Amino acid sequence: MNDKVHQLLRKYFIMGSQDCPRDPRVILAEAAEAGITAFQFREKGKGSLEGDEKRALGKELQHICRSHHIPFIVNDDLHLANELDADGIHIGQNDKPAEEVRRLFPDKLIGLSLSNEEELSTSPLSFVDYIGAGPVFSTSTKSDAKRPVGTEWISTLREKHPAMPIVGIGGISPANASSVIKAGADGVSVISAITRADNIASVVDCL
Ligand SMILES: Cc1ncc(COP(=O)(O)OP(=O)(O)O)c(N)n1
Ligand SMILES: Cc1ncsc1CCOP(=O)(O)O
Ligand SMILES: [Mg+2]
Repeated sequence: MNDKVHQLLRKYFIMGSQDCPRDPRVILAEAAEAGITAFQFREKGKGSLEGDEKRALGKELQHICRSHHIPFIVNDDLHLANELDADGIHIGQNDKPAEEVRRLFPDKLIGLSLSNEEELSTSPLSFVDYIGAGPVFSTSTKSDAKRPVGTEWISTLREKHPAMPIVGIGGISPANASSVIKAGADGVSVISAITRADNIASVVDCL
């Protein structure tokens, strides 16, 4: 399981309709064709869909993931993850506690965000499958993002948890992805680098 998780974090695309200047289904299909290794449905923030519309889009995006054999992970929304039978769930420090999420979903992939030492010291890592570490660089995609922590945070986590699957997040693009990997991450997660790309295939290729 662990080996597989390390690999699927390599090019982890995150997106909701609010991030997309074009049809989100077309953007995901292009990214999937180009070689992303995992997808997170993060329908959240200004302009995002809710209720039936959110569920319907999630279902369509899950279908695209399935046809490309890419894991479909839901951000925050445990109810939707259950309803769609998603492959995984990503939670942060202000979401349901990891222990409870693991009890509810013993077999799903669970990711947890970690931004600093304090969060690391209070988080029960034995209940999660991977860490989302960041924001590594500054980002304007998440309005309540914490301060950028740099690639040093990735190195610190890797040193303290040599076997843990870790993915960097926040302000990552083809220009800086290799520094995140070099610091010890198994992969990079990106939103705007892909949703705003003129050429998605070349961006995914260079991550
Ligand atoms: C892979 C990954 N890492 C971190 C996050 C951020 O999660 P969170 O801190 O809960 O913030 P929101 O995304 O819910 O706004 C993530 N989504 N994915
Ligand atoms: C969801 C999230 N969590 C920390 S930063 C971030 C946003 C990342 O978006 P981008 O890749 O556009 O900087
Ligand atoms: Mg969250």
